Order: sequence, then structure tokens, then C-alpha cells
Amino acid sequence: MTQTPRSPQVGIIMGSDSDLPVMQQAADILAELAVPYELTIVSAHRTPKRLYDYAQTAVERGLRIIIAGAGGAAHLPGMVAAITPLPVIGVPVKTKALSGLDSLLSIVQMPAGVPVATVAIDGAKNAGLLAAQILGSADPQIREAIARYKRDLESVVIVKAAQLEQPDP
Ligand SMILES: Nc1c(C(=O)O)ncn1[C@@H]1O[C@H](COP(=O)(O)O)[C@@H](O)[C@H]1O
Repeated sequence: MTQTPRSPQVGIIMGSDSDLPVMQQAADILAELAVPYELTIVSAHRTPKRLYDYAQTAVERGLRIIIAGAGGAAHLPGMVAAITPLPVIGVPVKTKALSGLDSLLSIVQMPAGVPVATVAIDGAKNAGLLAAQILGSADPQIREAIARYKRDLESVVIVKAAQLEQPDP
């Protein structure tokens, strides 16, 4: 399991290593914001016992939020949410056959009582940001890192707008 040095607060899981190019974006933004995370592969379909153990021990291992990404018949986020009391953010991973609409609908259409906060198809970066924002609501250091990130985002757009508005020499 890939881990940052401090005890992880966010668990990032995915159904297959083929999801890694997408799910790595959640890890990257958490690293940028200095939020400790762990990252591994867990599948409701292929490793049901591992899924149960992961979700069942998440709280005692110190996790505060779980980001779960999967493609196709993406049952992983919902099954994790069924087992753990922690908030779960679902990432629908784009598929070849149905462009990720299958993943999106599998994750977003949860029955009442078992929510999964679902981001856009391949929206792993936003999943990481959302996890940091949830943690930041009770952690001033993370909140400040998010505020800094937003200021940077704004500056980039302002600079681009200024370049665009400049008359041709
Ligand atoms: N949707 C799930 C689950 C699950 O929901 O438990 N486990 C694997 N998968 C998905 O199957 C797709 C194809 O997997 P492979 O590339 O390994 O064949 C992946 O996007 C994975 O998330």
C-alpha cells in the first residue's frame, strides 16, 4: 500500500490497477495540500473479503474519509459506504464501452440512507479536493492550504485574461 509519512486521513481505493492513471490525480492533489493519504486496490467483485476488512477497519486505522474509484458496474464505492460510517466520495472511471456513464450511474444512484458523494466521470482531482475541504472544515492548516490553492487558481485565470485582453503590438 502506498502511504504518505504521517498517519493517513484519506483512504484512496480503486477497483483495479487500470484505474490508477485517473485515481493518482486524487493522490497528487492531496499531496500538494499536505493531506496524508493511503492508496491501494480493493474490489467488491474480485476481493470481497478484502473490501469488507478495509471498510470495517477504516475508522480504527485513523482514516476520516474514503475516496473510491471504479469503472463499469462500479459497486465498490456503494459497498464501502454500506460498511463504514465514514464519508465516501465516489469517482466514476471512464469506460471504453459506455464512456463512464455506466460507472456514473452505478455510483450516483444510491438508495436513501447510504450516500456516496459522487464527482464527475474521471473527476479524481475534485474528489481529492473535496476530501481536503471536508477535513479542512475542522483543520485550520488544511483550510489554509485550500484557500491558498483557490487564490492560485484565481491568479492563473487573471493572468490569462490580462494576456488575452492585451491589444496586439
Ligand atoms: N467496478 C469494479 C469493481 C467493483 O466495483 O468492485 N472492481 C473492479 N471494477 C472495475 O472493473 C474495471 C475493469 O478492470 P480491469 O481493467 O482490471 O479489467 C475497472 O475500471 C475497475 O474499477
